[in-house]
Amino acid sequence: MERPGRLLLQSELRVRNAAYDVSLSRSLLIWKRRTSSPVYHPFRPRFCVPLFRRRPDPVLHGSPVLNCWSVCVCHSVPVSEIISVREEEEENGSRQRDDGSWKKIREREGKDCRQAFTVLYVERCRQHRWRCAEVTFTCSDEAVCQHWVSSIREQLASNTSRPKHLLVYINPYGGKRQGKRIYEQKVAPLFTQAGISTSVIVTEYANHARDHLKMEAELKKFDGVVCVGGDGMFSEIIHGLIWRTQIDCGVDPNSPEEALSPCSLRIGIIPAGSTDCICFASVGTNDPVTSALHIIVGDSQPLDVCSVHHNNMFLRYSVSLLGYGFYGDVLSDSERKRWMGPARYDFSGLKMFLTHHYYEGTVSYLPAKGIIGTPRDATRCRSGCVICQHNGQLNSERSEKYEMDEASDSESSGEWRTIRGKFLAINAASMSCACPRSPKGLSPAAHLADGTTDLILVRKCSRFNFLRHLLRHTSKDDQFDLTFIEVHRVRRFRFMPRHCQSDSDLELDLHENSKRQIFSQICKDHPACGCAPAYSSWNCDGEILTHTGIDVRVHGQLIKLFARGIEELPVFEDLSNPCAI
Ligand SMILES: CCCCCCCCCCCCC/C=C/[C@@H](O)[C@H](COP(=O)(O)O)NC(C)=O
Ligand SMILES: Nc1ncnc2c1ncn2[C@@H]1O[C@H](COP(=O)(O)OP(=O)(O)O)[C@@H](O)[C@H]1O
Ligand SMILES: [Ca+2]
Repeated sequence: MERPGRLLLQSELRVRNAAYDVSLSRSLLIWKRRTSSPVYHPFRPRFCVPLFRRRPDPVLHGSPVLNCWSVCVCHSVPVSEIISVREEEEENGSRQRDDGSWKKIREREGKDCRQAFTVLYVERCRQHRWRCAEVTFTCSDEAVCQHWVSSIREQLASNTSRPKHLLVYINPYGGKRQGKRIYEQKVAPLFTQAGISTSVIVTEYANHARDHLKMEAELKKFDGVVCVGGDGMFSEIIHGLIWRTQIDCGVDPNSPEEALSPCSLRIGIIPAGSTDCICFASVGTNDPVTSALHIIVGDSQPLDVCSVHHNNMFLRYSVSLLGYGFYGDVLSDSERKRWMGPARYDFSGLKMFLTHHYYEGTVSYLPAKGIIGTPRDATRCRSGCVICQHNGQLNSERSEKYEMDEASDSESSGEWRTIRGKFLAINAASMSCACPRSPKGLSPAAHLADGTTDLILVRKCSRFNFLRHLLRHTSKDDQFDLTFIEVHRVRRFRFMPRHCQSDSDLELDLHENSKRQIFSQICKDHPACGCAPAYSSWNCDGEILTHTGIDVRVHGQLIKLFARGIEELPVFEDLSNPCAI
């Protein structure tokens, strides 16, 4: 919790006819009620929070500080969480919004001038949701009031991390096809309030946003890019942005060995897709207003990105899940059922669980050495994560070294490990992949920005055992604590399906390959034929990869989101206190 620091302003102002001591410092806006005697107020539970908190905060973020036996005595809002300040006019007792101009309000019965201004700020609600709350201050002195408004505006303007111009891409067809409505009704009004200007593009076809970013967008004009859509839409945005950044920096984006240049523009995600796992895992909720507020306050959360190559040919980037076997099959099957909306994943999930296909192949991986943390940790990646900071620093030192000594990561150094077998699923989770379907995610202890991915191998097992594993994604039990599961935190990995393993197989001509895929497809669609398919496909952040043999490398902190990671829950939520707002 920030301390108030040197005061910039201090006045007595009124809030709903009660007198408050109001103060502004560079870090905090505080309003403290002038009455001191505590009053028991049992009928206002929304103003009640427990007295004892984990952190000894004298004032709570945007919330009244009080205990269950008193009315509110003190509110505070970090200046960094003020959205905007608005001047008000008051006529005949009712307050009206002023469209920017300042007007005097004469109270009918007195000669006093009554001036008012409203501060809009972030308020935390249940389950990591943020809302825009407001408080209106009135005072009798016009000059004092104007001084307050201009001082708060000055503080906001001096915050250089806030975006002023944003490039917004809306996928009107993602999820329940509500992207445009969500943006127009819930997000655009907040951006206007915060004085953010936008350039909005509603996409007309798949890869419209990617290609616009790659070739056309005048990125210099913007402080960030906003993606309104699901994980697939986000994937388009990062492909455009990463590609463009490499070209601008003279880096070959196709090379699997090159260290990629980090993107300077941050990306905001307004969730409007089916799974929205990248938003959920980096903010803690899939809520458009919460995401918009994280963008407005200028949050920044670095994110690891995996590059995926096949025979030195670039295929795609991934930030959440790379899944072969179960998740690949679920995705391929569900694409044909897009008309079902997000429910297609449940339908295809059940179908693929019953189908119970396994796939043979070889996985090789380079364990992440020298880092803090393992995939079986009880600690979670949270806002300001020290593990991400430590490992991120380690990565940047390593990548400098790597530039000089390319052999350090090579197979010749003997660090690579190889596992051959039959797998129901091979998953690489670069972040937890938490989403409403699985609130703790595919790898609950994975980190957003530690430069590693968690490689989860689910070996062939009975349907019953696989169900145990799947169900543990939704319970407190450890989904890795099963004999047929192994999990490794890695920097790099490769996969080769069995049928591709000999050199001659690697050279399979396209005709042969497509014939195999057709047969695989027939077998998948008619499991009664008894012939298990040789290949699955890779689910790469919700897109199907065209190749099965892949080489994956993690690029630590390659991009940045307008997010801050999932915030620790305050004690009152941990205890499920009914008094919580
Ligand atoms: C029987 C109980 C089964 C519970 C299993 C729960 C596991 C759910 C884990 C979901 C993993 C999400 C990883 C994110 C993937 C998205 O990129 C992708 C695409 O999302 P989009 O449609 O673009 O929003 N969605 C899926 C389901 O593959
Ligand atoms: N205008 C459009 N028409 C059709 N498809 C689009 C359009 N814009 C984007 N897409 C594609 O739609 C796919 C799904 O988008 P996404 O927003 O991730 O929704 P969902 O979560 O439902 O899959 C993405 O692969 C994206 O490339
Ligand atoms: Ca990671």
